[in-house]
Amino acid sequence: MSAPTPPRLLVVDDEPDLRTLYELTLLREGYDVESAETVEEAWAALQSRRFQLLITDMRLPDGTGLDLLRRLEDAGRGEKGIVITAYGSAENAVEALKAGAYDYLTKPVDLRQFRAVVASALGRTPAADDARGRPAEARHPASRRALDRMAGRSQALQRVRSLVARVARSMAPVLVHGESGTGKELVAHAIHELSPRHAMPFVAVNCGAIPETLLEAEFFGYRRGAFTGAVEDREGFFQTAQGGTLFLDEIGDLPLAMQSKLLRVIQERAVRPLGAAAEQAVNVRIVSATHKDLAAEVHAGRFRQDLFYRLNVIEIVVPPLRERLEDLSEIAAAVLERIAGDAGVSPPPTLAPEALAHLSRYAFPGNVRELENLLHRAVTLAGGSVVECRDLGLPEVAFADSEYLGLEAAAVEPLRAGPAEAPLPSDLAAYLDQVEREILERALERHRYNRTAAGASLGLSLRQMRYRMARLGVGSGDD
Ligand SMILES: Nc1ncnc2c1ncn2[C@@H]1O[C@H](COP(=O)(O)OP(=O)(O)OP(=O)(O)O)[C@@H](O)[C@H]1O
Repeated sequence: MSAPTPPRLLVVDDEPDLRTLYELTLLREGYDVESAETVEEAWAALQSRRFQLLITDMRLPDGTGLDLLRRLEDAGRGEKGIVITAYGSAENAVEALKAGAYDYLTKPVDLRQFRAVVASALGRTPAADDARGRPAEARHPASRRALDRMAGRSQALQRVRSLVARVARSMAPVLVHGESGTGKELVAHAIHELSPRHAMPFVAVNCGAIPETLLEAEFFGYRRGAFTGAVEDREGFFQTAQGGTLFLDEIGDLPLAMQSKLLRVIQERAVRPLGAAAEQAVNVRIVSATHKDLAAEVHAGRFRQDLFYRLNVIEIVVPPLRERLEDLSEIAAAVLERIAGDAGVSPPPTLAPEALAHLSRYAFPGNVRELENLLHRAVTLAGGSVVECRDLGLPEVAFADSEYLGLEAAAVEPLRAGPAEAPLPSDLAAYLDQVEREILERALERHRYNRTAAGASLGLSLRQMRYRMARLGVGSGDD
């Protein structure tokens, strides 16, 4: 059997010493390497041959590394790009990612990191690993479960889908913005599944659900004896997500002190577990999400501007369900199919036309998650193959009386109106907190104050439930 052809790489740098260093490092990894000194020389090489990867310095005598990336993009070429930027130039790094670079490296280039980033771009694990040289794709066929799960054909959702596909292949950090329950985690998962990292772990973390004192240990891990109770070494989220994607949900809830530490890890690409003497290199793509207006949080001094800048290289906005009601029937059908599938029932129940019409008049403060819970309950109540209006259990008050959301009529009314004429709440955070408080209270009541069951009905773990109850001052029923 003949040996597989090694990946062909093009290195572009006008400094001979650096070029040689990169070339030697890559040759030792078993790659086929060519080099060029200028944009034009590199372009001539790219026109005569295909490469798997372009590694280019940002500043070149006749242009920039970004010029090369743009030319590749315009020509519809598949080569990935890694850009090497000057130390401390965060703008350049962000520019490179926006221009479609897979990743960037900062000078002076750390060769271990260099090898890891190149390996990751080529879908390989770094050379020290057992699985040397095996492309990730060969180990796990590409899976698109999250993308397939994303039902709906509204323009807004089409835009989300196409952005997901576009950003998936790079390392660029993505910030997903949207109200609670709109599908932010689904978007993050879809990015991971379509990325070259799909065979590696996807680790989702709810930043708001972790007590402040445990954040560092949870994120970076610890060594045995680092603190009382640390009886053995433990990996943090970063180590668990090694090679894959770390999804930081509710990033806006991270305290300022932790924001600084996170920023450092992103810049250095290394973490130091509590009690450890040395740092460990990490290769993790970060996708974060928030329902808050992070720019306003920055303005108010609650979120670090530099971290915001680093996380928000690409923003994906997932609109609330009430602003894309044309998705309602498709999402409801997909959810009903899922419920039936889980229960082993076939064919799946359908929604009576009046029930759908009824639902489309509802504001869905809890978005798709609320729709899911509502349908779960409705299917149980319906007992048959068609879900009728009465099974939905939406009290009339949900449409007629602001009491339902526990808000002033003026604040709720806009949500029932069409999106075009809807005035916006004057304090979004307070508004959402109030909605969440109401939902938690109703769920707790329904489940006789059993927090585990109430949490599960809302898709929350007990820990998340406890945290949210404490944050919003929701009683546990004893008081
Ligand atoms: N377009 C969609 N089609 C089908 N199901 C969806 C869609 N969008 C979201 N869902 C489902 O709705 C539920 C909530 O989605 P998800 O957890 O991704 O929301 P979220 O915005 O991350 O919520 P939170 O802010 O509360 O963490 C999930 O079960 C998800 O699968």
